[in-house]
Amino acid sequence: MFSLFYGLWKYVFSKTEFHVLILGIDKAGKTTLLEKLKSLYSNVEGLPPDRIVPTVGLNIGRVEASNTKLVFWDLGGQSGLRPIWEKYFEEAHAVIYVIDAASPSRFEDSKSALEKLLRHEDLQGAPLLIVANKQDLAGAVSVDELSRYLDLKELDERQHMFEAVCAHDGMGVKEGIDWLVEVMQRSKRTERLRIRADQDRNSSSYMSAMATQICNQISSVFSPPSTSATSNSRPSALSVAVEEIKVAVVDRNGRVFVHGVGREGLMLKALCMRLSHLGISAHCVGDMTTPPISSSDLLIASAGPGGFSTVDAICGVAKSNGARILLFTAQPDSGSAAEYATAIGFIPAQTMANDDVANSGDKEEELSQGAVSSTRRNLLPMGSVYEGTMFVLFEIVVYELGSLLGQSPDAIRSRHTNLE
Ligand SMILES: Nc1nc2c(ncn2[C@@H]2O[C@H](COP(=O)(O)OP(=O)(O)OP(=O)(O)O)[C@@H](O)[C@H]2O)c(=O)[nH]1
Ligand SMILES: [Mg+2]
Repeated sequence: MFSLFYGLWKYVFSKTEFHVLILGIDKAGKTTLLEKLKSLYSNVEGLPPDRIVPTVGLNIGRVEASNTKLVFWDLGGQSGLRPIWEKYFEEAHAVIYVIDAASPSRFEDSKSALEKLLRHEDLQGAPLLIVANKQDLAGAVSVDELSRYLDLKELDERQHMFEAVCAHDGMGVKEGIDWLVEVMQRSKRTERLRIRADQDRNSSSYMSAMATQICNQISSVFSPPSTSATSNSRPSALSVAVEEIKVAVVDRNGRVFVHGVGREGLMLKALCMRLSHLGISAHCVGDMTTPPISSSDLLIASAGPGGFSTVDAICGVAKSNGARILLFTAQPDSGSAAEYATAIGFIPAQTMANDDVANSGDKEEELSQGAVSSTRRNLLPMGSVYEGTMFVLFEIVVYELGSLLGQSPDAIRSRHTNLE
């Protein structure tokens, strides 16, 4: 029974990500502590103290401690930056409040900033770890002295602990984090946040925020930065595709063949179906009924990352039979498939070739309401942006071709299969 319960407990918490805010007035040592946490709990070496500068935005650290994923948000403590803190309260599971124990002249400022956050309703029930930092310095007060000095009534109703810490050498850090993880796992606030996250996921605004992000990513592929030399020197994928298909079917009375692998292949199959709706003789390479390709025909192939052995081979056969080859790719200059192409449809999107997982997290982030955090995981990983772009691009191609070929909506609809 115990092992069943323990298994369930582990399952629930191995999936939970706790957000811990590191707050405190300027120069308390918050960022130094964050960097020490990274060194202690992950294989990323944190910045050494002499390279840490006062924080203006947000620093993020992700670590795993006691089988639990912890995300630390470290914010700047200068008085002008403190109003930003409350933006993060709602999503925080707990707070680490850092005080420079060796600077009694700043205790008053520290105390009033702490009092303010303890009164904030968005932080209700959040466990609080108060760090008496800089214990290595001669003038540092003990946790008892600090606790006496602070004398906060609000602390009575809140799970809290004082910990003597030296962020430079890590003294006291693990003890504080062990306590924090344990209380976060049992806290009612964690349960409330979990229920709210489930509700958010089920809400239409959450889905709409996700959909907007996906659409924005795809839309940005169509407007790459003007500094991009490759995209500036090439005609758009839309104009190339419309021209190639038009010339093949109208001027040469030829057919269109499509070929791609994986999800790129599925997008091309969708295009093939839409071309059939336009009255074009279109075929998917590999189908039992695919006719032989000839010099009046067009092969549309895709190799997002630049080349695939099967795509290269099919392009080679089409070329040796005199057909034109329109290749969609994100790597027009270096890919192996481009050698066979007679026209390139350049799609400047991320593919498997440049899905840089290592660099996709831990950037500065803004968590506005309804927005989905960009640093958690890539919403469109690997080749998803490329494939999503193909789908959208092909709808535009079909729309343009429909006008060019004088196809009415009724005529297009009449070609839809009735065998389904
Ligand atoms: N001696 C000693 N100095 C420390 C310790 N922790 C931090 N410091 C120093 O305190 C100064 C401020 O540290 P930061 O980590 O930048 O402080 P912060 O709270 O992030 O400051 P803001 O970003 O401005 O809010 C730096 O010079 C640190 O090296 C410590 O444990 N011992
Ligand atoms: Mg800082």
